[in-house]
Amino acid sequence: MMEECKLFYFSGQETTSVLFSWIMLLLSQHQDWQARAREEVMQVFGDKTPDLEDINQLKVAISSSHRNDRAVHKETKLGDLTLPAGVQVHMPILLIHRDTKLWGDDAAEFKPERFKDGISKATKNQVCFLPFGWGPRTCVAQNYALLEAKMAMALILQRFSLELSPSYVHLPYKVITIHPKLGAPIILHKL
Ligand code: HEM
Repeated sequence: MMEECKLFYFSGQETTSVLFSWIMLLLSQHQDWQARAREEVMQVFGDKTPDLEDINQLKVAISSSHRNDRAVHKETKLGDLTLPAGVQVHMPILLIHRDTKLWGDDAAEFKPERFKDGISKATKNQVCFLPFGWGPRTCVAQNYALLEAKMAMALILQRFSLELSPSYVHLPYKVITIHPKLGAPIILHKL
Protein backbone atom coordinates (compact mmCIF):
# COMPACT_ATOMS: atom_id res chain seq x y z
CA MET A 1 0.00 0.00 0.00
CA MET A 2 2.86 2.38 0.95
CA GLU A 3 4.56 1.66 -2.39
CA GLU A 4 1.34 2.33 -4.33
CA CYS A 5 0.90 5.69 -2.51
CA LYS A 6 4.49 6.66 -3.27
CA LEU A 7 4.04 5.68 -6.92
CA PHE A 8 0.93 7.86 -7.25
CA TYR A 9 2.57 10.77 -5.43
CA PHE A 10 5.67 10.66 -7.61
CA SER A 11 3.82 9.95 -10.89
CA GLY A 12 1.26 12.65 -10.24
CA GLN A 13 3.41 15.44 -8.81
CA GLU A 14 6.74 15.24 -10.62
CA THR A 15 5.45 14.75 -14.17
CA THR A 16 2.85 17.48 -14.01
CA SER A 17 5.11 20.10 -12.41
CA VAL A 18 7.86 19.49 -14.96
CA LEU A 19 5.27 19.67 -17.76
CA PHE A 20 4.14 23.11 -16.52
CA SER A 21 7.73 24.35 -16.37
CA TRP A 22 8.29 23.39 -20.01
CA ILE A 23 4.95 24.70 -21.28
CA MET A 24 5.55 28.06 -19.59
CA LEU A 25 9.12 28.24 -20.86
CA LEU A 26 8.09 27.39 -24.40
CA LEU A 27 5.21 29.86 -24.40
CA SER A 28 7.54 32.59 -23.10
CA GLN A 29 10.02 31.80 -25.86
CA HIS A 30 7.34 31.63 -28.57
CA GLN A 31 5.25 34.74 -27.99
CA ASP A 32 3.23 34.07 -31.18
CA TRP A 33 2.04 30.74 -29.75
CA GLN A 34 1.39 32.31 -26.37
CA ALA A 35 -0.91 34.85 -28.09
CA ARG A 36 -2.67 32.08 -30.04
CA ALA A 37 -3.16 29.97 -26.91
CA ARG A 38 -4.55 32.99 -25.01
CA GLU A 39 -6.86 33.83 -27.91
CA GLU A 40 -8.25 30.30 -27.80
CA VAL A 41 -8.75 30.49 -24.02
CA MET A 42 -10.50 33.86 -24.35
CA GLN A 43 -12.73 32.57 -27.16
CA VAL A 44 -13.85 29.58 -25.10
CA PHE A 45 -14.08 31.16 -21.62
CA GLY A 46 -13.77 34.93 -21.95
CA ASP A 47 -13.29 36.21 -18.39
CA LYS A 48 -15.26 33.43 -16.72
CA THR A 49 -13.55 30.71 -14.74
CA PRO A 50 -12.74 27.70 -16.96
CA ASP A 51 -15.12 24.82 -16.25
CA LEU A 52 -14.90 21.12 -16.92
CA GLU A 53 -17.58 21.21 -19.61
CA ASP A 54 -15.81 23.67 -21.90
CA ILE A 55 -12.21 22.77 -21.13
CA ASN A 56 -12.21 19.97 -23.73
CA GLN A 57 -12.77 22.52 -26.45
CA LEU A 58 -9.20 23.69 -25.95
CA LYS A 59 -6.97 22.14 -28.56
CA VAL A 60 -3.68 23.07 -26.90
CA ALA A 61 -1.14 20.41 -27.86
CA ILE A 62 0.88 19.36 -24.86
CA SER A 63 3.75 16.97 -25.26
CA SER A 64 6.08 15.74 -22.59
CA SER A 65 8.45 12.98 -21.83
CA HIS A 66 8.78 10.40 -19.13
CA ARG A 67 10.77 7.31 -18.41
CA ASN A 68 9.51 3.97 -19.70
CA ASP A 69 11.45 0.96 -18.34
CA ARG A 70 10.10 -2.54 -18.20
CA ALA A 71 11.68 -5.88 -17.29
CA VAL A 72 11.14 -8.81 -19.68
CA HIS A 73 9.35 -11.58 -17.71
CA LYS A 74 10.34 -14.50 -19.97
CA GLU A 75 12.69 -14.89 -22.94
CA THR A 76 11.16 -12.79 -25.70
CA LYS A 77 11.86 -12.42 -29.43
CA LEU A 78 11.84 -8.86 -30.71
CA GLY A 79 12.59 -8.86 -34.45
CA ASP A 80 16.11 -10.30 -34.74
CA LEU A 81 16.80 -9.84 -31.03
CA THR A 82 16.35 -12.41 -28.28
CA LEU A 83 15.81 -10.74 -24.91
CA PRO A 84 16.53 -13.03 -21.92
CA ALA A 85 14.16 -12.93 -18.94
CA GLY A 86 14.94 -10.12 -16.48
CA VAL A 87 16.46 -7.74 -19.03
CA GLN A 88 15.36 -4.12 -18.54
CA VAL A 89 14.01 -2.55 -21.70
CA HIS A 90 14.26 1.21 -21.93
CA MET A 91 12.23 3.21 -24.43
CA PRO A 92 14.17 6.34 -25.44
CA ILE A 93 10.99 8.44 -25.71
CA LEU A 94 12.82 11.73 -26.21
CA LEU A 95 14.86 10.29 -29.10
CA ILE A 96 11.70 8.87 -30.69
CA HIS A 97 10.01 12.28 -30.34
CA ARG A 98 12.97 13.97 -32.06
CA ASP A 99 13.57 11.38 -34.80
CA THR A 100 13.67 13.21 -38.15
CA LYS A 101 12.74 9.99 -40.01
CA LEU A 102 9.43 9.96 -38.15
CA TRP A 103 8.72 13.67 -37.70
CA GLY A 104 10.59 15.36 -40.56
CA ASP A 105 13.63 17.64 -40.66
CA ASP A 106 12.01 20.11 -38.24
CA ALA A 107 11.58 17.36 -35.60
CA ALA A 108 13.40 19.38 -32.91
CA GLU A 109 11.39 22.56 -33.48
CA PHE A 110 8.49 23.69 -31.29
CA LYS A 111 5.63 23.44 -33.80
CA PRO A 112 2.27 22.86 -32.10
CA GLU A 113 0.58 23.09 -35.51
CA ARG A 114 1.79 19.52 -36.10
CA PHE A 115 -1.09 18.44 -33.89
CA LYS A 116 -3.82 20.63 -35.38
CA ASP A 117 -5.60 17.65 -37.00
CA GLY A 118 -5.03 15.30 -34.07
CA ILE A 119 -2.31 12.90 -33.00
CA SER A 120 -3.02 10.20 -35.64
CA LYS A 121 -2.47 12.67 -38.47
CA ALA A 122 0.66 14.13 -36.83
CA THR A 123 2.17 10.66 -36.42
CA LYS A 124 0.85 9.29 -39.73
CA ASN A 125 -0.70 6.51 -37.63
CA GLN A 126 2.66 5.28 -36.34
CA VAL A 127 3.23 4.60 -32.67
CA CYS A 128 5.79 7.35 -32.22
CA PHE A 129 4.15 9.82 -29.81
CA LEU A 130 4.48 8.31 -26.36
CA PRO A 131 4.35 10.99 -23.65
CA PHE A 132 2.14 8.71 -21.55
CA GLY A 133 3.66 5.40 -22.64
CA TRP A 134 1.71 2.85 -24.66
CA GLY A 135 -0.16 -0.43 -24.28
CA PRO A 136 -1.62 -2.06 -21.17
CA ARG A 137 0.70 -0.14 -18.79
CA THR A 138 0.02 3.27 -20.25
CA CYS A 139 -0.38 6.14 -17.74
CA VAL A 140 -3.57 5.55 -15.76
CA ALA A 141 -4.07 9.29 -15.31
CA GLN A 142 -3.50 10.50 -18.88
CA ASN A 143 -6.92 12.14 -19.28
CA TYR A 144 -6.79 13.64 -15.82
CA ALA A 145 -3.26 15.03 -16.38
CA LEU A 146 -4.24 16.68 -19.68
CA LEU A 147 -7.37 18.14 -18.12
CA GLU A 148 -5.34 19.50 -15.20
CA ALA A 149 -2.73 20.99 -17.54
CA LYS A 150 -5.34 22.68 -19.75
CA MET A 151 -7.22 24.03 -16.74
CA ALA A 152 -4.09 25.49 -15.11
CA MET A 153 -2.77 26.97 -18.36
CA ALA A 154 -6.16 28.51 -19.18
CA LEU A 155 -6.25 30.21 -15.73
CA ILE A 156 -2.68 31.51 -16.14
CA LEU A 157 -3.14 32.76 -19.72
CA GLN A 158 -6.37 34.57 -18.79
CA ARG A 159 -4.52 36.57 -16.13
CA PHE A 160 -0.84 36.91 -17.11
CA SER A 161 1.48 37.32 -20.03
CA LEU A 162 4.69 35.33 -19.75
CA GLU A 163 8.15 36.64 -20.52
CA LEU A 164 11.31 34.58 -20.41
CA SER A 165 13.82 36.03 -17.96
CA PRO A 166 17.22 36.91 -19.51
CA SER A 167 18.77 34.79 -16.75
CA TYR A 168 17.35 31.59 -18.26
CA VAL A 169 19.97 29.05 -19.35
CA HIS A 170 18.77 26.19 -21.53
CA LEU A 171 20.18 23.11 -19.80
CA PRO A 172 17.73 20.19 -19.88
CA TYR A 173 18.84 17.26 -17.74
CA LYS A 174 17.26 13.91 -17.10
CA VAL A 175 16.40 12.60 -13.65
CA ILE A 176 13.68 10.17 -14.71
CA THR A 177 11.79 13.13 -16.17
CA ILE A 178 13.59 15.97 -17.96
CA HIS A 179 14.07 19.17 -15.95
CA PRO A 180 15.43 22.61 -16.78
CA LYS A 181 18.61 22.15 -14.70
CA LEU A 182 18.99 25.80 -13.66
CA GLY A 183 15.28 26.42 -13.20
CA ALA A 184 12.61 28.14 -15.27
CA PRO A 185 12.79 31.87 -14.49
CA ILE A 186 9.70 33.46 -16.05
CA ILE A 187 8.44 37.00 -15.53
CA LEU A 188 4.67 37.21 -15.15
CA HIS A 189 2.94 40.46 -16.21
CA LYS A 190 -0.59 40.99 -14.94
CA LEU A 191 -3.01 41.53 -17.85
C1 HEM B 1 1.94 15.20 -17.67
C2 HEM B 1 1.75 14.32 -16.75
C3 HEM B 1 2.07 12.85 -16.87
C4 HEM B 1 2.86 12.17 -17.75
C5 HEM B 1 3.67 12.73 -18.91
C6 HEM B 1 2.80 10.77 -17.39
C7 HEM B 1 3.45 9.75 -18.08
C8 HEM B 1 3.44 8.43 -17.68
C9 HEM B 1 4.17 7.35 -18.35
C10 HEM B 1 5.06 7.50 -19.59
C11 HEM B 1 3.94 6.20 -17.68
C12 HEM B 1 4.55 4.81 -17.98
C13 HEM B 1 3.69 4.07 -18.96
C14 HEM B 1 4.38 2.78 -19.40
O1 HEM B 1 5.19 2.25 -18.65
O2 HEM B 1 4.10 2.34 -20.50
C15 HEM B 1 3.07 6.53 -16.57
C16 HEM B 1 2.60 5.61 -15.65
C17 HEM B 1 1.83 5.94 -14.56
N1 HEM B 1 1.29 7.17 -14.28
FE1 HEM B 1 1.55 8.88 -15.34
N2 HEM B 1 2.00 10.63 -16.30
C18 HEM B 1 1.52 11.87 -15.94
C19 HEM B 1 0.67 12.18 -14.90
C20 HEM B 1 0.20 11.28 -13.97
C21 HEM B 1 -0.67 11.60 -12.85
C22 HEM B 1 -1.24 13.01 -12.57
C23 HEM B 1 -0.87 10.44 -12.14
C24 HEM B 1 -1.67 10.17 -10.89
C25 HEM B 1 -2.42 11.02 -10.27
C26 HEM B 1 -0.14 9.39 -12.83
C27 HEM B 1 -0.10 8.08 -12.44
C28 HEM B 1 0.59 7.07 -13.09
C29 HEM B 1 0.66 5.69 -12.60
C30 HEM B 1 0.03 5.14 -11.32
C31 HEM B 1 1.43 4.99 -13.53
C32 HEM B 1 1.82 3.50 -13.48
C33 HEM B 1 0.85 2.68 -14.33
C34 HEM B 1 1.28 1.21 -14.38
O3 HEM B 1 2.46 0.91 -14.20
O4 HEM B 1 0.39 0.40 -14.63
N3 HEM B 1 0.49 9.92 -13.93
N4 HEM B 1 2.80 7.88 -16.60
